Amino acid sequence: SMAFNYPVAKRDESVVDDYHGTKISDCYRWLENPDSPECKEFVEQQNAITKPYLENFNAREEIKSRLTQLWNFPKYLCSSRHGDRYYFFKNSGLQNQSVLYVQDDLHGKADVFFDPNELSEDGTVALTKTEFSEDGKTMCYSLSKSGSDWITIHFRDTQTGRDYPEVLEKVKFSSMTWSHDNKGIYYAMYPEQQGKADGSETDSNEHQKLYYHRLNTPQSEDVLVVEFPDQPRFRIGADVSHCGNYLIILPQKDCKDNMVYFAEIGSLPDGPQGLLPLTQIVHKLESDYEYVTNVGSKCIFRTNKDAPNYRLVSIDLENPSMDQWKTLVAEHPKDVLDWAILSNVDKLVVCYIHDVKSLLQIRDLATGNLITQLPLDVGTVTGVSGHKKHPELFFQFSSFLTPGVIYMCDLSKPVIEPVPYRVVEVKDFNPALYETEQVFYSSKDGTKVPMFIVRKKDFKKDGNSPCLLYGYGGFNVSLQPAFSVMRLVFIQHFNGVLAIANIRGGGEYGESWHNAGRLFNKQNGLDDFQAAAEYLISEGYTSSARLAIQGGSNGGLLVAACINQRPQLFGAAIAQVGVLDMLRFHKFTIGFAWVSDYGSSDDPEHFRNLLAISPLHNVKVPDEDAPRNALERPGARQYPATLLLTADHDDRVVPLHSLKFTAQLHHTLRDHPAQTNPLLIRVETKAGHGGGKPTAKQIEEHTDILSFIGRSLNIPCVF
Ligand SMILES: O=C(NCC(=O)N1CCC[C@H]1C(=O)O)OCc1ccccc1
Repeated sequence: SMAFNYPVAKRDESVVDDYHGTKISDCYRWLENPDSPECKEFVEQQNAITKPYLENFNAREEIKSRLTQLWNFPKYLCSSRHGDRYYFFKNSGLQNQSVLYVQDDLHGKADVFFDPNELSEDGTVALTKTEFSEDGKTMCYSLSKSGSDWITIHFRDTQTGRDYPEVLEKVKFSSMTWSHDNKGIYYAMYPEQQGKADGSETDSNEHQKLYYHRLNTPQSEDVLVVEFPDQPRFRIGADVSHCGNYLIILPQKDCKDNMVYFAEIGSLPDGPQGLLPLTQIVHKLESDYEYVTNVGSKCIFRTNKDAPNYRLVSIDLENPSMDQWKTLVAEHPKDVLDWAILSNVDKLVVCYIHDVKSLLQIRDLATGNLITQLPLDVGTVTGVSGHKKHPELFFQFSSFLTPGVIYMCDLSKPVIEPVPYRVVEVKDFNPALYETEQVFYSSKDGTKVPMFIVRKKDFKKDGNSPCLLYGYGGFNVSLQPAFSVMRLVFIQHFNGVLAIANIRGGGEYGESWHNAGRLFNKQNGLDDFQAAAEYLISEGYTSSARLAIQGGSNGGLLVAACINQRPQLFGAAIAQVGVLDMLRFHKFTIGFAWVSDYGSSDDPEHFRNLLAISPLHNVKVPDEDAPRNALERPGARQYPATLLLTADHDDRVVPLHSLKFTAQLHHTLRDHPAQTNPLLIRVETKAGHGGGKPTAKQIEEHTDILSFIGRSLNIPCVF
């Protein structure tokens, strides 16, 4: 394989931090300023090495055309009813952004209502959220540019299709919830944001406040309604209740636990004129609470308070003390209550996760009693849409081999049966040739961990198959079955095996699974992922030389930490938009919100835990004399072929993580004679953390990732 002449990045030895008495040098600190000429040059030099490596793969063009062909099927989201019309998103196949259509009836003609593709040539302007007024006459919507978390809020008249004049700025991580007089919305703003705010800056997002905006007025007249001046890190979620009488306020400080306040807004004839008087009903940050619906003053929340698998609880806003709370749907001993929505006046639609697969139930709002469980294949409910006043319920079902099928039920019928409403065919793809299985493998401490494995039916466990092992393991996120074109190309044309490991830190088994993989338990998730690799190798699905591991964001941390800990266990590693500097992540944009999973180096105990795991701080030449593990790659020890990916407008996980880690890898391994595997980084422009990425950029990125795997593992691709 080609030798790599990695650019020599300056090491500024003068930068040394003192963490509770421990000195830690950070000689790539200069890479934390994306606007510096030297940082820009570093990025250019890296891309100049990576681009040719990815482009000079013999099967690249076939991979790209096959991805494009397989991608080109119509994608729908669930329809929803607003006013007397129905709206739905549809992507005809290769459009950069999905288009919003409107129709008078569900089987009639649909017209384009909003086409975000008109907003930019390259599709980098995304429509990220829409919220309709109660009367359906106005749609509030948000736009994001180049994948940034920053959005602008706009208002469109649904009769004329024309926008109101105002544009709301400085908005991020915000609800958009209408008052029921259709006169305006509650939303959250960062009023004290200094300097540029386009997603390429790294400044911390603090002092978010809740405002009320009146339609057809300038943002400068918006009314400050809720603030927590002594909590600059609070993000303030808000929901106007289904009856319109209450504003439910859900402040959270990080990514776990929130409190609950409410304000009476139904009695404000002209809407809020200033700060709202708040009644606090949850006083401690110790559990999650999500507003589901309310009947008069009885408010229903989905919570893990005294219920790690979550339950539905009813709180009387007029008598909110905890000893008066009523359980409406009790916690299930094993299954996780994933979400619940009100539909058709008195029905609750409740979705559970049962061994990582979705279960869908209709329950009675008054009693919580089960009415029926809807028939579902093995897979995931990836979308739902119901209306509090109307009987139509839509839900979308997906799995590894099924693209989103949308079903419709009429909840007013005595017998509720889902009928297919949108069934999409993927051309040139025969799901019958593939098979999905779920295994439960043992981790290092004996914990049983679920894993999905997808492969061709005629697959042989001879250890020769390439394998793509994907993981996340954090933030209560559950990796349920999903339809992925890129993964199907890997399985079909690399003769590959896809494995999804549901490691600890996720939400697959509720709060206890999340707790078992975060803070001082973070290493459990890494152990689970390494055990997944060992399972796949020892069972003959693959070998370490043909095993590629992949993860994004927190999953990028997972991948980078695993190649530091077990460099010889994997053939290739793909770490996308990873959190890689665990001592400094909390200083940038929304990073401080992740302390609920990671802890902060400001605390001495957490500092020690983070230093032990932090990818940036644990790069070392593999120890040739360490005891051999029979499952590892033969030959002299080296890091696997590694590809890091980031983007210039990623303001969720700022690019500096990947830039610094790349420099550290090169510094440590450039002179290691056995290091012949490439250590590369791909820095994308006009792109962010991933949300809203146009189809063209997604296909380009997946082409690069598959080409990287194919080339670095020397896989014979078959087309
Ligand atoms: O930071 C997160 N979420 C966690 C996140 O994005 N993480 C956590 C670690 C890195 C990255 C990831 O894994 O995608 O979201 C910010 C937010 C948005 C809206 C309301 C509240 C909070």
